This record gives sequence, C-alpha cells and structure tokens, in this order.
Amino acid sequence: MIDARELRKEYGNFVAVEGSTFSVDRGEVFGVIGPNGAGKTTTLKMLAGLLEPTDGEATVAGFDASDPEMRKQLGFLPEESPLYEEMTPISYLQFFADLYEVPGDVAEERMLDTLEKLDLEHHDRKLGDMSKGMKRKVAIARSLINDPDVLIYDEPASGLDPLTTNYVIEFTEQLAEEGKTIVFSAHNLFHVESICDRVAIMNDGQIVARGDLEELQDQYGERRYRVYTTVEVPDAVEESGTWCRVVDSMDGVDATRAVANDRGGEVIDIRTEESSLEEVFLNVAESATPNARTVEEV
Ligand SMILES: Nc1ncnc2c1ncn2[C@@H]1O[C@H](COP(=O)(O)OP(=O)(O)OP(=O)(O)O)[C@@H](O)[C@H]1O
Repeated sequence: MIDARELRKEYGNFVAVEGSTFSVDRGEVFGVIGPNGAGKTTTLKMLAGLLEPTDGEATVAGFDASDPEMRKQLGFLPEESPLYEEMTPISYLQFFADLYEVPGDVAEERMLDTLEKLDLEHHDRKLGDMSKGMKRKVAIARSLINDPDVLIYDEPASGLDPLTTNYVIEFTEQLAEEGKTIVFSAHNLFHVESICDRVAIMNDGQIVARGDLEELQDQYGERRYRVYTTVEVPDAVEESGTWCRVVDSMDGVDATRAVANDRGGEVIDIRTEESSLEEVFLNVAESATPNARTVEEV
C-alpha cells in the first residue's frame, strides 16, 4: 500500500532524511518513532506528497506521492493543524467535503457519524473558541472526510490531556480495525507499542531499526526471568510471601535454583519478561552510529 524507496531530503547543506526505505501493507499500522529532529515529520510529509524528496521515491495506494490522484486516497493529519478559526466544525468539514467532491448526502452522514464517534459536541461552536483537544478531533474528522484508504498521522495525540489522548489513540485503533492503512509518528512509545503492527526507529535522519515488536526485542531487547522462590536468595525482593529474583539468563535461573535448594527451599515459578518498546528504543538510540547529516562535497 505504501512504498518508500531511498527517500532523501536535503535542506541546503543539511540532510534531514537519508536512505529511508520501508513498505507498509494494506491494513497495517506502521509507527515511526525517533528523537526530536530525527526526520519523522519530513518522512511523513514526503509520503503525503507535501514535500518533494531530493532523491528517492514514494508510492501510496499505487500512485506516486506527488500525483494529485494519490491525495484522494489519503487522509493526512499534520503535527499542528491550523484550522479556520471563524468556521464551525460542520462548515469546516463541509468545505473539505466540497473540495474532495464528496456528494452532499454522503458528506453529511460521514461528518455527523465521525463527529459522534469522536464524541465531539458543540458542532455550532466556532473553531477558534474550541479547546486544543476538540480542535484535534475536528482535524482528525477532516482527515476522514474523503473516506481514504490510507491515513498518515503526525503525532495525533501531541499536546492533549491523558483522557483525550486515550480517546484519540483508541479511535485510531478502531480505524485500523476498519481496515485503514495507517502510518503514524508518536513520542509516546506505549501507544505505538499498543497499536502498531510494525515500527521504524529513526535517528539522525536515518531508519536505524525496523520490524515488529518481537523482531526488535530479539535484536535489541533483553529477556529477563523473574524467578520466584520459597526462601530468601541474594538480590531477591519479597513479594506476597515469596521471594523474587530477576536474572537475565537461564544460567541465572539455574544458579538461583541451586541457592534456593541449598537453603532448603525451591523455585515455584519462573516468568519471562521482554523489553518494552521504550527499552528497545533506548538501546537502538545508544548503539546508533552518529550521522553527520551534511551534504558530502563531490
Ligand atoms: N524547512 C526546513 N528547513 C531546514 N531544516 C529543516 C526544515 N524542516 C525540518 N528541518 C530540520 O530537519 C530535521 C528533521 O526535522 P523533522 O521535523 O522531520 O524531525 P522530527 O523527527 O519530526 O522531529 P520532532 O519529533 O521534533 O517533530 C530537523 O533537524 C529540522 O530542524
């Protein structure tokens, strides 16, 4: 559904994105994560046809990203979406429905349905008088007015309170369940972990790791074992009447068992713990080779 090949973006002498290659299948949710300035927004804007790559190419829903036909298949949510302050949600969405030539009755049903799903009241309030969360919901509704197959969302929940954030993330999850192909960037890795099928980790303009969570955990994570014993063993903490020691290898498990047995006790449970996406991300960021990000003189 989305193919990015060797995308590169230079701003003067500065390389914002370099060699960005990935693909997203139909119905997949693909997360792009990375520290500030890593190149996430630049990548998403190139996919959405809003920035022309210096090199490389992107296709979305079978169209080149620069093809105006592609826009009809796309809903793009920018990181910050200035809205026309004097408009109401309805007049604003109607404006975009007209732009996309959505027939009147279809547009009306779609607008009301989406606003209801997003739990947005005050349809007649001016956008300029709405809270940040309400405005974000209107921007999300706008991204859906043409019923696109592909959604590109840049930080959909940025700057929202925890309740609205949850709402937006759950709504995004519902869109995925409806079969939309979604690419989104976020700093909250818990959200990414909870709804993404696959993730690309960017650093200094480059994709430095990519895969589903399991693949990333295998490559960059650490497996830990929580070993529960009936007697106290070194480095263990008491947890509801048993002792728990966290070790990072099967040798550690065996050693714990031996100590517990020596002390007249036994191991009663072993639980495996995988790294969170946050730990994976930190490990990737630490091990990534710094990239100079300047255009090489030829
Ligand atoms: N128009 C521009 N001119 C010059 N440099 C730019 C321009 N737009 C972005 N950059 C630079 O390109 C780099 C990547 O920016 P980008 O916005 O893609 O990062 P990001 O990963 O989305 O960051 P954040 O998480 O802070 O939103 C940054 O160093 C940024 O300063």
